[in-house]
Formats: sequence, structure tokens, C-alpha cells
Amino acid sequence: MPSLEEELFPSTPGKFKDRNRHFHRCFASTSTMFLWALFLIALTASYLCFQSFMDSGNRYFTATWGGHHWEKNVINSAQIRRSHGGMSVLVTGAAGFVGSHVSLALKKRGDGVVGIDNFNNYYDPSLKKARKNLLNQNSIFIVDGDINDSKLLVKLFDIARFTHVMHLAAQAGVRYAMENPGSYIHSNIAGLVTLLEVCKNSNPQPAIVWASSSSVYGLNEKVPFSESDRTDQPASLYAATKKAGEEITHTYNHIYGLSITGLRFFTVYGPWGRPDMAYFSFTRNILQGKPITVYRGKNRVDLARDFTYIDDVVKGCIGSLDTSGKSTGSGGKKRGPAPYRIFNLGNTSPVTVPMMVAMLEKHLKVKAKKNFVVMPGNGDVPFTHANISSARKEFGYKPTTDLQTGLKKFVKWYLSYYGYDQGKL
Ligand SMILES: O=C(O)[C@H]1O[C@H](OP(=O)(O)OP(=O)(O)OC[C@H]2O[C@@H](n3ccc(=O)[nH]c3=O)[C@H](O)[C@@H]2O)[C@H](O)[C@@H](O)[C@@H]1O
Repeated sequence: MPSLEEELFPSTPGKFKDRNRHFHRCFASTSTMFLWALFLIALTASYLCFQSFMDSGNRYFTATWGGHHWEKNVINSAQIRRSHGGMSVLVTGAAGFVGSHVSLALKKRGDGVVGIDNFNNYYDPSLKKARKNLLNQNSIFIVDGDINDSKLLVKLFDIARFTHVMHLAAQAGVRYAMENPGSYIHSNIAGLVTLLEVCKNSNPQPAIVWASSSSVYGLNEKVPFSESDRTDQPASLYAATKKAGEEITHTYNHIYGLSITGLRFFTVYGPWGRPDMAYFSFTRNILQGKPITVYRGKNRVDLARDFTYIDDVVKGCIGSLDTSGKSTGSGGKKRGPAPYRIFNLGNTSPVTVPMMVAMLEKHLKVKAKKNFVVMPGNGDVPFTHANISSARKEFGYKPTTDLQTGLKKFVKWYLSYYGYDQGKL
């Protein structure tokens, strides 16, 4: 049987095989290695080509936008159905927690609403699909797409003349930033800039209201937190991207005349909430008899949050949209100064995490198995507390739901949504 060498290099009989066997072996093994190397390079190259084809073509595989029917849906959904002062709003992150609630509230009063959401799997996408169904039932169309897709955004602005953008699409979550930092840059920085670019070029320019976060106060110790307090000590990458968003939007306001309002949300909770948040995951664990981990600060000090009920936040979002004023630019050029505003949307009465757990226990009628651990250095801050006087002055923002009442409503929704009210408990 011919050896591998002979198969690969069939030599003319006796040429150098016998006379220079050593040289031949060397040559053959070097050539074999060379061929293997070529093979590996070719394999890697084809893999990389395939990857980049998949990346660039991703849109085509997942594309669910475009076409006559799709455009008709966008136009219908964007239509204002009230006679005075109506607005047509593009809501980004419309299948998200705050996005779905704001979309429904706007639609209810006759404003035009078109949603966009990328339905990523940061948390259970079936919850996002359920929110989408709810919006569809209320004649709100949600486009399945990413805010980084500028072609899609341009198309949307071409066919619907949005007067406002409610920008809520973001990578949320404080602690997850250590696991997946790139996703924060993708959505909270790159996505924001893509959206602003499209808004600045559109004619007329929309006014923009967007979600910043109480986390921008970071290690600030002055309480309650006021908008003028320092925000240059973020404790997490999430907070840093939100703070960066505030600076980025400021430039677009300054250069292009976009009307911008940034809302610093304080731990928003309620029905249809986010499963990654503590009140939600604690509820799940308590019902399943699993332990919960309660973080504590230094010297066993309890952590506290200015938990804010979703309906109050929705009122704040709508108040901001109603008072946003107009963008002054057109075709990418500023014609005069436009409003640039930042507001806290909190509850003004912080509650400790163990107290929040006690409220859940009461509403669920189940005792939690609590493990107290020292707060890990993963981006958390010990407490938040909002001063809301600016929002109150500007658009009458006045939260009315305390945590006890809000959690009761959340638990009612949770039990019904997950089927506990049908005997699962
Ligand atoms: O208001 C904000 O700026 C932020 O509010 C929340 O962030 P956070 O307040 O950390 O909300 P949770 O993740 O629900 O945590 C609430 C409290 O529970 C504590 N916690 C969390 C998780 C856990 O397993 N155990 C625990 O004790 C946290 O330390 C924190 O004190 C949201 O997740 C952010 O997206 C939002 O921007």
C-alpha cells in the first residue's frame, strides 16, 4: 500500500525516493504541513465569510418589515384620532415594560403610536410577545426591528410623520452589565446615536423624550437626588451608558436643534414588569419555594430604593411629551435654540429591600426563604431617593401609588398572568 507521503507526492520511480530519501521525507512532511496549513486557512476563511454573510444578511433572514401591507399598518397606527393637539409618536422598546404601558396610554387618548422593538432575549421574549399582542389588540402596530437599523428608521420617518419619539429601547439592568458589556454599548450608545441621526435629518424633526436612569447619581450621597446634583461617579457600566446618553443628547440638542427631554426613572415596577428586577424574581422564587438573596450594605445597613409605580411613570412620560416644545432644526440644520430638559421621575419615599419583601410575603401569603448577603461590588448603589419638584413644576407630576398598593396590583397581575389564580398556588 502506498504511504500517505507517496499518495500525496507520487514521485517518478527511483527519482529521489531512493537516492535522497532523507531529503524527500523532509520535503514531503514540510509539504504535508503546508497543505494542512492551507486547508486550515481555507477552512477559517470560509467560516469567517459565512459569519460575515450571516451578519450582513441577518436583516434579510429576520426582516419582517417592508411591503405595501406593512406600510399600511404603520400609516394606520401612526394616525392621530383626536381633534386637538394630538401627536404621532414613535415608541422605541414598545414591547418592553414601560414602552407597552406608555403606548397604550397614548393610544387611549387618541394619539398615533407606532412601536419598534427588537424582541431580544435578555429576558423571556414570550412576555414581550404577550405585551405585543395586547398592543395589537388596541390597534397599535409594533415593528420588529432594531434601533441600530438606520434604513428601517428612515423608512418609518418617510411614511409616518412622527411629531414625537418616546425612546425607551435600551439594555436595562444594572448588574448584567458585568456579564454582557457589549449589549449596553450596542443599544444605549450606538442605538441612541443611530436614532438621533435619523431624527436630526428628518423634516420636520420630532421632539424626543427618552429614558435615562436614577443610576446616573451613582455614588452621590446628597439626598434627595436633584437633577443638578453631580452625576460623574457612575457605579456601573449601565449607569455610565445612561450618563453618556445624557451628554450625547445634549450635543444633538446644541448642534441640530432637537428638543430633548431625559427622564431619570427610579426603579419602576408594576404589572407586566421586567422579570430581571428584584420584586419580580423574588415573587417567582417565593411562589416556587426557592430562596431569595437579599443584599445588604456595609455594617448590615439595608439597601433602599425609591420604587416608582408604572402608572405614575406613564403620567410623567406623557406630561413630558405634552410639554416637550418643538425641535427647531430641519434637514440637519439648527434654526434656533430648542428645549433640553432632564427630570427625575421617582416616588420620593424610599423603601428598604427587606420591607419590600415583607410586602410581597403579605400579598402572596407565603413566607420567603431569605439569604442575606453583603452587596457584591457589581454596580449596585446603596439607596436612591428622588427630588421630583422640577417635574412637578413643569408638568404637574405627582406620584399617587405607594409601594404597598403598587405591589398588590403587581401580585394580582402576576398570579393571573402565570395561572396561579387557576389553582397553581
Ligand atoms: O432606577 C433605576 O435607575 C434602575 O432601576 C432598576 O435597578 P435597581 O434599582 O437595581 O432594581 P432591582 O434590580 O430590582 O434591585 C432593587 C433592589 O434589590 C436589590 N437586590 C437585587 C437583586 C437581588 O437578587 N437581591 C437584592 O437584594 C438590589 O440591590 C436593589 O437594592 C432597573 O433594573 C434599572 O434598569 C433602572 O435603570
